[in-house]
Amino acid sequence: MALLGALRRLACSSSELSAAAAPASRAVSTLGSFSTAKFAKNSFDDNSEQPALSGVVPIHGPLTAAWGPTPPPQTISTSVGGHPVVVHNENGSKRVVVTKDLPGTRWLDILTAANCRVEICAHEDFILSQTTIKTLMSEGMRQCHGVIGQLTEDWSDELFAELHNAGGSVYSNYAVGYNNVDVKAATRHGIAVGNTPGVLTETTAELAASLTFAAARRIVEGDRYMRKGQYMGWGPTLMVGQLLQNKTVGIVGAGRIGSAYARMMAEGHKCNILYHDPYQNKFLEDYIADYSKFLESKGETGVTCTKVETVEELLQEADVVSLHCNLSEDTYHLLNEDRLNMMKKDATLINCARGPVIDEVALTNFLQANENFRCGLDVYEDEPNLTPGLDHCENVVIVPHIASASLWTRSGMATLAAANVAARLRNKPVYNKPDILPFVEGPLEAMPEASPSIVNAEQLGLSMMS
Ligand SMILES: O=C(O)C(=O)CO
Repeated sequence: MALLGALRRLACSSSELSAAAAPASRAVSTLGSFSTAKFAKNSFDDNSEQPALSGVVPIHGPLTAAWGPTPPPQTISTSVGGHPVVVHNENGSKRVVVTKDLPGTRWLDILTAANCRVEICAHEDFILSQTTIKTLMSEGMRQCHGVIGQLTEDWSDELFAELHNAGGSVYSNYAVGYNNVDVKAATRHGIAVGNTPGVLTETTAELAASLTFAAARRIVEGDRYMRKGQYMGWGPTLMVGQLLQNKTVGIVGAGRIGSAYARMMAEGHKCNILYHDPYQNKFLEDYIADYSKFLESKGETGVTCTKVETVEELLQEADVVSLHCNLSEDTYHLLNEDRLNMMKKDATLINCARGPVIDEVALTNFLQANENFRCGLDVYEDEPNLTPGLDHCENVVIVPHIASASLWTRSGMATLAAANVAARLRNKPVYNKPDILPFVEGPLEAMPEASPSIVNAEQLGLSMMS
């Protein structure tokens, strides 16, 4: 998407901004003060204010048929304004538009049990335009009570006005991040905005760890080399990379995903952890301190977990830097030319957060100038486009925004998005616990009668589950 669009969405995702459209210069000018500036209040994947690694306490609702029995599936194919649509539960009384088909079936059961008619767009276009989404919602004066949309869509004032006019009251992003959503505009139109925290944690941290090793140990480069038939036999200097055992790993944003990644690197590879976050993560610090005692009890060297006050300090000391922060006004181009130059020239940089946290042009230049610097990217500044030259750098591993792409996680995200919409349409409260497993596991009847995560619940005065 165009940079301006990305900036506008970025501005809209920031609670610090008063105007919806922040000029680029303004976003850039805040960078100098990043080390003292606040991150968006919540960690990247965590819209609750709970400690990132607080104990998991399963909370199960009463075993009632509160969501109603699941009727037999009825599916028809039709079209709305020329766009192909698959309809489930044709006679449902609330119309819910889903802009892309989602994995699993539990999410459909949830919406069907809440008496929703579910219309799934089967369009071949990967990213739907504003016009298509508007058509899907309200073509032919149709009513639309709720929508499940994608992070690739620009959920602006225009779309929320349309949803409101069509009688809608809820939108759920099929994502934990919601920098594509103008939450202030949604709130103005009385629309609740849901997201899907809690099911992406390990899956995303695993991909970050995979990218770390793939980049540092030159796995993808080696694969390309083999396929091109260049391998002439073992050699002492062939594809030499970095050993990560006992190295220092710097984490920017120690929310759920950042902490899970930190634990993988500390427990699995005995790395020392530095983290930069506006909040102290006592749970992570204590966890790693206990693990360190365990290592020492076995005669091994312990590991440390230290919070650093400035991102510059982290960049200078870390052998691996992994980004897990929100995209906000304060983190836009957090890694710019100056800060990249502070990093060790043989360090590894990983981004599974949001593309615009890195200045991609500066990164491409830096990769070209420093062949021992390695990088693993899941996200890009202007998806699906890449900065020219990036794909020619041998020292970067690039994957197509798949950090959350495990079947369990993607089905769980669908479940949470559907539960957000279904509960809101039934006027149920908002869930207020960090453990969302009761939504994604166990019988449907035992699911809490609540929306798992509504980011503007407070602004809309929605009641919380007691
Ligand atoms: O949920 C999100 O925010 C994603 O980026 C999906 O991978």
